[in-house]
Amino acid sequence: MAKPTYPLFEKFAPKNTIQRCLDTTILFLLLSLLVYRLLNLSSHGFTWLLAFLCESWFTFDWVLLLNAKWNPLIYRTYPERLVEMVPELPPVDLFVTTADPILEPPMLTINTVISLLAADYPAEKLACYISDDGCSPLTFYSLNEASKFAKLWLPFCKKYNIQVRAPFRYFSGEDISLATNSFEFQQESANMKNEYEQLSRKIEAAAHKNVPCELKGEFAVFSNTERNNHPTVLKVIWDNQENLSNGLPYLVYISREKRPKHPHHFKAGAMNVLTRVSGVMTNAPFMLNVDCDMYMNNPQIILHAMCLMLGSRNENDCGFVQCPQRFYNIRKDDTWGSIQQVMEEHVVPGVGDIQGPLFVGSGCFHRRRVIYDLGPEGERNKATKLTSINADEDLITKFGKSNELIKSASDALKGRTYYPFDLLTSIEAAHHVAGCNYESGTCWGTKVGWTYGRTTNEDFITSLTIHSKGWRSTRLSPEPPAFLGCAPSGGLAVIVQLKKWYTGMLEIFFSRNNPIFATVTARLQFRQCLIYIFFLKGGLNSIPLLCYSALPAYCIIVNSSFMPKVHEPAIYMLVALSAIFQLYTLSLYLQTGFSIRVWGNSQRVGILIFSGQLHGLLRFITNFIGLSEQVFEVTKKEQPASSDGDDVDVGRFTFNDSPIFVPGTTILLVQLVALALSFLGLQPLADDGNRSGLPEILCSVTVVLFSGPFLKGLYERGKYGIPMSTICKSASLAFLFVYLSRCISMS
Ligand SMILES: O=c1ccn([C@@H]2O[C@H](COP(=O)(O)OP(=O)(O)O[C@H]3O[C@H](CO)[C@@H](O)[C@H](O)[C@H]3O)[C@@H](O)[C@H]2O)c(=O)[nH]1
Ligand SMILES: [Mn+2]
Repeated sequence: MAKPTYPLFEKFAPKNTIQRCLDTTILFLLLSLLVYRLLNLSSHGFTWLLAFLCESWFTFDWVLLLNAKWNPLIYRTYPERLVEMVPELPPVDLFVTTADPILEPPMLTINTVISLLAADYPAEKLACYISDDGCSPLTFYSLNEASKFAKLWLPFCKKYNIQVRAPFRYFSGEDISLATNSFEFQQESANMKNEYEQLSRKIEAAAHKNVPCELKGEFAVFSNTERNNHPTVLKVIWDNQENLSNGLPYLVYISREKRPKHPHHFKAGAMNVLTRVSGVMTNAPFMLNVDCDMYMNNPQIILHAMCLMLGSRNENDCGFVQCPQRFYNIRKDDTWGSIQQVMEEHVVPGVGDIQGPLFVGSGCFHRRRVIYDLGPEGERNKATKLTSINADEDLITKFGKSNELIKSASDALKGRTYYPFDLLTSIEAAHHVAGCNYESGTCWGTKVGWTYGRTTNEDFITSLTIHSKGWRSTRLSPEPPAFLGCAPSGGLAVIVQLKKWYTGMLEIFFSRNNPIFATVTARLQFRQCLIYIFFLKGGLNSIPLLCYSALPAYCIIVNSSFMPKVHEPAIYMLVALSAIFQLYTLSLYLQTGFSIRVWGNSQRVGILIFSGQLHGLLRFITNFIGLSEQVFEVTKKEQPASSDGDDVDVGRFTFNDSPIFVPGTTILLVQLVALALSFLGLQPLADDGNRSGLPEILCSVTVVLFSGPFLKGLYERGKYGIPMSTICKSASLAFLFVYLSRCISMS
């Protein structure tokens, strides 16, 4: 490969003096508060001590956050130079995972697949593999139909340089390209729209039937499969045999073998099968993986990523390239998607100067060699050694007993980029490596491939495994955004997603994959370790949050205090702290391009995040003592609409009788009871120095405001209201709290 003479990318360290000043001011105020509490500990009761402990945790959290965002680093890539300087672009294998045709509508999956196929990259260098853990004939049928549509769509996109290549977004009027308004274009565009509508109708119709189509011919294999009990189904939908660079890339459907009682390791297992199957079929040195709802929004993104991969003077600096997860369904009221985006834009660039962003499961370019357990630099000779005498045995224990895979893996480790394959033998080999017994006795899931944890969050563990070997990673965030996904909307979906993340992260935190071990025994840098801890401990945040939100209510109920009095100067410290913090988050929202209203709404998510953390923690505990079954709860995705629908539901919080809503409702009821008691003057007598006052009431009101969605849920009816059964459970808990509080204060 020709060595570029001028850089394919450049790094910038944006100035962030103001941000640093604000960050340190907040830290200073937090520390002063702690000192103040310590000095006055003896003259106050246990509420003061509890407040001190909670605030210490929040301060610790703030320090971890500061560490993560202190030195932001931004990369600018130059794809035009790449095309000029690297005549022979490297092949890239594209992976899409889907698991459930109901929760993940096939229309969404095929839009993602079509957008990948239409990337601005030589088609003969791309191969797209779809893993279907649902083993659904509907998904296969949809992909087949989609490939027919793609044959019309790709030339159209390239001819008019269409920028938005996921058809559902293009036809909803999201395209901002400069396509001419010529008659010819108008006509072709209308034609395309017609074709796309036919495609949607076909798939809709198929989805409404019990079986989408007659299970004959290509579909015969599906005739006696069950979701969790079936042999491997592997279909080459399109094989680009003519090797046309403007044709349709290679397209493969794969549903790996599944047997009951045979652990399949959820998404991580699917990714490993994709890695092996692509290994014996195309063996590209780079792999891109996206979730089925993350369509490619920037058609040049592969070129951008290759700028970083090929342009780094030292390969170690770029083990993988992670693009931020952005969402297309952030509407003006969206809260969860916007929070994620603000966090991403203001925290993640800061890790660039340490070991780089974490792998977050989707929108990530990996080097195959890294996934195949290669350590950076010095260890490269290990790869050359692998070809010597004992190598074969080494490789068999590592990669399993497939000659084809071993050959392709040793090629990949040596950095050979071209892998001539013969379709028939490779299909046979692919079946072999997709079998559910293939991995036993190998290093898949431990040293090689996506790392297996207890349940989910394969992304975090894999990320940790790679950083622990000493690799660095790079964040790639060009305009327009690289990939756009579907943020769960409505309260339930958000809590369920967060619960899944926090459970998984705690499982990593309390396992041998812990980042602290990796810092001591491997090559994870100390500051990078702190970044992992910041995320992994998330579920534990729920304990201080729970205590801190119970404190004002408790104090009002028993007429005691946990805040300084209104006339004490210390109160200014608290006022300043909350004011600066709120203004600061507001400024972050405005900088990210959101309105004040979105910021205001984002406050409502606090209670959801808290619920997610708490349930994550509970789930972790029940998993740990073996009370609950390990599952991967697939996030429900919205059916893509080709026009921005008039769906009034979106973004509104809906409730059901799931126990998931009990903690939030209880916290709210406890505050309401406390406020009512104080309003009615029903507090017990207390000595003057320590009775509750305005600060406690304000804190309690704040908790009520942060629980906005639940407060609304108390009044609303139907699916927007909290069901009676949940209210009853929460009310019982709330009264228990009041009763116990009084008992404690009496004794
Ligand atoms: O058994 C399974 C379960 C899930 N998936 C796929 O995994 C992806 C992610 O699932 P989703 O429910 O959308 O998870 P999210 O919470 O939205 O995703 C984030 O968080 C997960 C970890 O909890 C990571 O696995 C994901 O990559 C990351 O995007 C989807 O494409 C699924 O089809 C499978 O292939 N097999
Ligand atoms: Mn997802």
